[in-house]
Amino acid sequence: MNEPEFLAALRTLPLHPGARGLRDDAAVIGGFVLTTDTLVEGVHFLATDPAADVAWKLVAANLSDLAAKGAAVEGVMLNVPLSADDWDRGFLNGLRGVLAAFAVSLIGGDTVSLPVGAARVLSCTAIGRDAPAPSRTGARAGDALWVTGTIGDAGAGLAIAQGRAGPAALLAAYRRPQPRLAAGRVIAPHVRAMADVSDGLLIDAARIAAASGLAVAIDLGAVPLSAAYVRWRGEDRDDRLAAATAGDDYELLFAADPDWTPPPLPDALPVTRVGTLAAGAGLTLHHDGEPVPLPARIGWEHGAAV
Ligand SMILES: Nc1ncnc2c1ncn2[C@@H]1O[C@H](COP(=O)(O)OP(=O)(O)O)[C@@H](O)[C@H]1O
Ligand SMILES: Cc1ncc(C[n+]2csc(CCOP(=O)(O)OP(=O)(O)O)c2C)c(N)n1
Ligand SMILES: [Mg+2]
Ligand SMILES: [Mg+2]
Ligand SMILES: [Mg+2]
Repeated sequence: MNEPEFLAALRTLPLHPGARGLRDDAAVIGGFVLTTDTLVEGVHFLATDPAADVAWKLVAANLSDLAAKGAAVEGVMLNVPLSADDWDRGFLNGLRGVLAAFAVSLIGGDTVSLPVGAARVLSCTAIGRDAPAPSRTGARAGDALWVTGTIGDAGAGLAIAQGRAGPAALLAAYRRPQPRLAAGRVIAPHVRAMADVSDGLLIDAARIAAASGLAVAIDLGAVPLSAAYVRWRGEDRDDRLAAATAGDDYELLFAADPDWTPPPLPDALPVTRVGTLAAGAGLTLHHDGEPVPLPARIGWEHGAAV
């Protein structure tokens, strides 16, 4: 079974009114914003990634969904297996770092053991509050689609973590993503729809469009690439498609009125217009004024192991 099939089946179960139809980054219940994400060794991180970086990524990936709703962070809950003393200690160090970096406190969690040789699976539940909580459903035809930061760095970082040569900055984008909490607080009150980019710019844009009952057109030439990415890989069409489908970016993707221009963001975070929403359905791509066929894979979707 693949992830969309499973989610479609889940939607036939009794859903809480705050669950937003299981079509959003988070649920909103009683003024709280609730989200959970899991990291699986071999799927979301490498066995060779430092334990401290896994802790960072676990919390950061969850904070990113709160950022996408413009939430202030109330705290996090963690579900963690103990495996080896060194790893557990490294994990604790990384946890201390990420909690300090984003001024987050721990609410609780659970600790279990891991069978010898089993892959690690770690979960986090992040709780936010005081959120405008734009959903993925609110975009209107004619809205502009914007994205923060740069896209594709983490995908490059994964290749570097797997053994390719490349700069530390790209590796850090993969291992230590920066959830856009401060930018999310600034942007959320002004937008009609917002999500974070975890599975890839193209697939996450297609999801905002589908949730809003619209089509989306993306200009590959506008996809913001970092100087490090361009030096490492290039900025041709293939390089842009790779960046826009890699995922793990943890940037904010949002639809806003075409007449709106973004305010300056905290830390001078760049924000770039990458596309337009329109009546209809589906994703289309263009580059240098030409239509570009959709690649076979537009982003990450989980499925049963083969
Ligand atoms: N196993 C599950 N049980 C219940 N809800 C789920 C499950 N998996 C995903 N969801 C829900 O589906 C929606 C989309 O999830 P997901 O694509 O993982 O969001 P995100 O990419 O923002 O983390 C969310 O509302 C999430 O809570
Ligand atoms: C070892 C490894 N291989 C591949 C990837 C790429 N990858 C795995 S899952 C994923 C998407 C994000 O994970 P998901 O569980 O879908 O998070 P969510 O969208 O629910 O926040 C990506 C880009 C990775 N991070 N690590
Ligand atoms: Mg999300
Ligand atoms: Mg998720
Ligand atoms: Mg997520």
